[in-house]
Amino acid sequence: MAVYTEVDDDELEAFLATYDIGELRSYKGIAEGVENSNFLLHTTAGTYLLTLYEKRVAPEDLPFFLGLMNHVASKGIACPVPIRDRKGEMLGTLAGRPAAIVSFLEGLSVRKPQPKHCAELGAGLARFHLAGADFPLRRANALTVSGWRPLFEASRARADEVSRGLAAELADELSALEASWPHDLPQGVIHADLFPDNVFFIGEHLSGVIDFYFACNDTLAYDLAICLNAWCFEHDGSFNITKARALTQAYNHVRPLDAAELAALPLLARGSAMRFLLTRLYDWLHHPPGALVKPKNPLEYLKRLRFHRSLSSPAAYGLD
Ligand SMILES: Nc1ncnc2c1ncn2[C@@H]1O[C@H](COP(=O)(O)OP(=O)(O)OP(=O)(O)O)[C@@H](O)[C@H]1O
Ligand SMILES: N[C@@H](CCO)C(=O)O
Repeated sequence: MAVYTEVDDDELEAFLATYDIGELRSYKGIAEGVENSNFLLHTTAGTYLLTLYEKRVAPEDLPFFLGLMNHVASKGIACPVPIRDRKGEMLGTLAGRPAAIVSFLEGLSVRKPQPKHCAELGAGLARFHLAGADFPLRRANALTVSGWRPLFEASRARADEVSRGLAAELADELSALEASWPHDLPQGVIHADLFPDNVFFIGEHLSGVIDFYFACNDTLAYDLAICLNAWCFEHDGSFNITKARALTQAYNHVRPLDAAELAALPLLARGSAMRFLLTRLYDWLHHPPGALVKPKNPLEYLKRLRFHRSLSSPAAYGLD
């Protein structure tokens, strides 16, 4: 569940009085999500989403995240639009936390994405990349190749508790990735966490993208590699080339990948698998007993990593 900070009615009423979004009719905490406290607000003017940013979000990054949503929404990307208060500010304070209100998006995330969903995602991701091209703020990716070693070292001594031989395999893999990671591919603003729970559909059509709180400047094709990992593997760990083809071809149609991006895709996908394996491994080994949020299985990403390592060409993703 994700309501870490309780808000009392009076505080909320006073906070809402600084906005021009009508009178509060009702509100409730939202169970999904693990990072922040989210509330659904019904007012006389409509439905909104209130987020209180918790400890893992650095307050200094919030202007980047909120500014980015505002920027890409103004270019037609379906995403939450930050609501400004009467002073024109997108960010306020509630219950001692940084807080923002954004527009509510209709639609549902899909538990078992189909090729059609992957095609919608690919086109949507490419449009997001194009829309972010002239966003003026910058935020470095703390979870790119340079951030992986410290994360690994924080789990290394206990990694074999999760799977025998894991520490050694990750050490070798990390050295290989550090030695060959591409640094000169086209850059831009990436979402960096575009998993199925962060994409809404109405029927088969993409209706919105949420959760921009890992967005940063990085290699554009790395975002596509993240989606390959998050959308194109089955629950039994097998790779689904039909979904990958739908995703990569739809992306390529809107924003053609250059030859260097294409060639680097297996490496970027390995790196992306490493990133989620390491954050999951850390959370798996360090979550407090009885924590409300169940950590995700890191080993799902070990299988993916091994798959990408076995490839020599992007043709395996449906791109020739
Ligand atoms: N603008 C929105 N419109 C409709 N629903 C939203 C919106 N933003 C968030 N939600 C709902 O709230 C839930 C939690 O949001 P989100 O995923 O951003 O949580 P989080 O705790 O910040 O992040 P994480 O996914 O990393 O745990 C989502 O699963 C979705 O159901
Ligand atoms: N999407 C991530 C969690 C948030 O970064 C994962 O599945 O590991």
